[in-house]
Amino acid sequence: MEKGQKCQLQIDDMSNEGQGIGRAEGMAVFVKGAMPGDTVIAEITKVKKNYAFAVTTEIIEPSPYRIEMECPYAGDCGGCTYAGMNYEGQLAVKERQVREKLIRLGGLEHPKLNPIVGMDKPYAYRNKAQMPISTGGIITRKGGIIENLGKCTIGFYKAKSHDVVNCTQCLLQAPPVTAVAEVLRQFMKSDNITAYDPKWEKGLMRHLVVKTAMGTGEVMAILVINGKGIPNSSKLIEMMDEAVGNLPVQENGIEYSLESVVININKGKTSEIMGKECLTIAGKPTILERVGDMEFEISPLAFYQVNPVQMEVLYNKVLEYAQLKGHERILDLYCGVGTIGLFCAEAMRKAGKDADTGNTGQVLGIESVKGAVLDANRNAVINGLVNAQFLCGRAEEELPKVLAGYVDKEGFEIPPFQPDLIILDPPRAGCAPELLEATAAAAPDKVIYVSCDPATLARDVKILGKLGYKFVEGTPVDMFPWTRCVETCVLLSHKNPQTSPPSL
Ligand SMILES: C[S@@+](CC[C@H](N)C(=O)[O-])C[C@H]1O[C@@H](n2cnc3c(N)ncnc32)[C@H](O)[C@@H]1O
Repeated sequence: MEKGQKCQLQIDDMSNEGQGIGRAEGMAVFVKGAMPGDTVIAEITKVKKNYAFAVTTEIIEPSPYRIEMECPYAGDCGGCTYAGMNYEGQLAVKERQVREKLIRLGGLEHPKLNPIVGMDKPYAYRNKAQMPISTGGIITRKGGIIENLGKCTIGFYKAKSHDVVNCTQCLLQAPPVTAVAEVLRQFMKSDNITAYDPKWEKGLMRHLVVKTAMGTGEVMAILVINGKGIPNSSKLIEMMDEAVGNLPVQENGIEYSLESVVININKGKTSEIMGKECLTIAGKPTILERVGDMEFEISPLAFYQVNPVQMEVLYNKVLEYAQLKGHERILDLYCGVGTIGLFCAEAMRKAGKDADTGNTGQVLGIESVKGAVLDANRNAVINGLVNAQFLCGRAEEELPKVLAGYVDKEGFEIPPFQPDLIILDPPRAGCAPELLEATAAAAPDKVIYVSCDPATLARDVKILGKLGYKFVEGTPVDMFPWTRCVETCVLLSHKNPQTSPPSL
């Protein structure tokens, strides 16, 4: 096989980057512009030792999954990897990817995987948008005055690029996002506010982050800046407040209202979207979200699941796997604002009440973001759950101390915590090996692993397998329609509950 060669390919899979995958001359070929179900003519663009890259030059037989997404930015904006594929196709691809990773990387022969749980209406589901701001660069005039080169664009990056597509609508986001972005464009123009230019490391506005609590309508606008403040910010606050307040009432009867405006300081060269410092310049420092009977406060830097509908599906799966009776001791690792742990605490409270045995269970969460831990402890109080506590620290460092018992900063002796269940919900990178070893050493009856990356999930399932935990079953949940990401909830159980675990 060589560069420039044309070949006919049957596409039967999709890569993480959204390229179709076919096979020719015993090699996998990653084909831009193709999707599973297509038969295409592809031109080879690069040949590696075991695989090749190609572009589609002709579609001979189109996939039954092919559609035109009704978005003016489809194909340009890098947000929707699956913009050209119908929802049925997206679900099929994601389910197959999870299964394939569990087999290939997890070393499982026939993993029991339930069908992926999709959404009835896979639109307007996102409660958080992170939009880069650009003016195409800045120029410095005589006297050091800096000016924008072009007009203000706020939107999402093009695929594999830092060019910003100016999105005035988005099919995935909640309505407050585009409303707030539009007034920010107007304000930056009328008040000559500069956007950050990474080339010169100058200019003010970097990102607009909007969080929407869909269960209450509360909205938080976070203005990420390369500076200390925004000139004339009271005008901007008024404009944003009016724009959000004028939005149509949600289908569930709830009205949107801007409850929090935060400046996030993120100076100089950095790949992080947000810095560590936040200043509330209007309203409250948190917004309140409602999920069923429960309420959660969310601060600017805290993680919260981006799809509230599927979040409930996911957490109900955790509860189904946990089968709580009311007396369990649960560790909720990577706990964010405490949502999973508090769902479990509430389920234990109900189970204990129904069985007349009372609620003797306990939840202990560990999370590295301080703001999220403060939210989590407040959320326990807000929901009247006295048996849940949350600690700040890196899970891999705190877990061994929690299991062994320790003396805290105030000099109190904290006894060892012997868990019946450990819940793991790490970021995409998965769990540190030492955390998995400590998890197995604690020998809980069950481990429930919630993951947003099937590859690291499979890797960690394999490690836990060697440490004495067998894969029972898993369920993929589509948290992120139109994108390549998929969430999975997996149940593992102790192979031999009475013995201590083997070491790696
Ligand atoms: C995928 S989120 C899950 C949050 C929560 N379980 C939920 O459902 O909303 C992962 C969380 O882990 C936190 N985190 C990242 N690395 C960590 C570490 N080494 N130790 C503890 N927490 C960490 C992040 O701040 C984030 O809140």
